[in-house]
Amino acid sequence: MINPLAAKFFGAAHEALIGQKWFYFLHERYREQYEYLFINWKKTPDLALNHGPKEVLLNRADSTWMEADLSVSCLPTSLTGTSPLFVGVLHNLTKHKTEYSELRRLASTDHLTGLANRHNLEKTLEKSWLECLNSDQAISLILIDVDYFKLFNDQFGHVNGDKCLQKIAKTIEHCLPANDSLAARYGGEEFAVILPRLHAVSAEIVAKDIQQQINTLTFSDLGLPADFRVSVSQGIATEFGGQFRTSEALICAADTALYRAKSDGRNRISIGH
Ligand SMILES: Nc1nc2c(ncn2[C@@H]2O[C@H](COP(=O)(O)OP(=O)(O)OP(=O)(O)O)[C@@H](O)[C@H]2O)c(=O)[nH]1
Repeated sequence: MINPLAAKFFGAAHEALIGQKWFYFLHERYREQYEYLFINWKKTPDLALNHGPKEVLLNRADSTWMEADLSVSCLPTSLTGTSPLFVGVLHNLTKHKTEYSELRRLASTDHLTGLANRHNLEKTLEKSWLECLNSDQAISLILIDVDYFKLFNDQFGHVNGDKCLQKIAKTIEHCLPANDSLAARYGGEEFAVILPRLHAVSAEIVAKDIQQQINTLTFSDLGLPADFRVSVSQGIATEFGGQFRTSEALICAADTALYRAKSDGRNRISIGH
């Protein structure tokens, strides 16, 4: 038996489903598990079968997939007599999954720039840190701070300031050298770039590219003078061979280097040791 709503889940007419084995509509990743569930139950039919709810993927008749929660249980023999009857309950998870992944995206993204937020940065750095250390590879971190940004806000307003940060964020993102590099907004007008597998020399090349791209950004689209330019100061720190004990220590070293780049005159790159 199948009710009309469940038939809709399978994407087929009620009549077309009667007589078919329901678990053939499961993604192969789950199918065996349910076949075994019944094989095992047949060996010990006196034990009540109560399974789930568990997440499954339904292969619908129109070849689309549906994510669902599935519970399977055996009706009491007092109701069914000698021929066993099972009830499978499906709960469509599509909407929840979409909302959940959107919430996950929002929780890890900086709203203004679309880059990773600080929480995401710290989580990713910890993961990349462990991966690089375990495979005897270097890992570099660049901290980037916009120069004289208070002045920018004072001169051109906070709204333009926001748009400037968006432009800078996009520029930094374009300079990322690999898929596992990450650009993040570290704080107000401060950004960070994680560069797994990169030594200081390569990280400096990335930083120089960022510097050059930002130095050539124009802001006439925001109504600012055609020759107006911005710059950033950058601090680089690299872990290779046990120099730093933790990823926090790497951040501190990049921050110290950034501070030096600022005090040396700004629009500079400084490498921490
Ligand atoms: N528009 C805008 N401004 C921000 C945002 N976050 C931080 N700021 C501004 O960034 C400015 C940072 O100023 P400071 O820390 O004094 O640094 P600075 O003026 O850039 O000077 P240096 O870093 O020393 O070159 C402050 O005016 C903050 O208000 C933001 O999201 N939007």
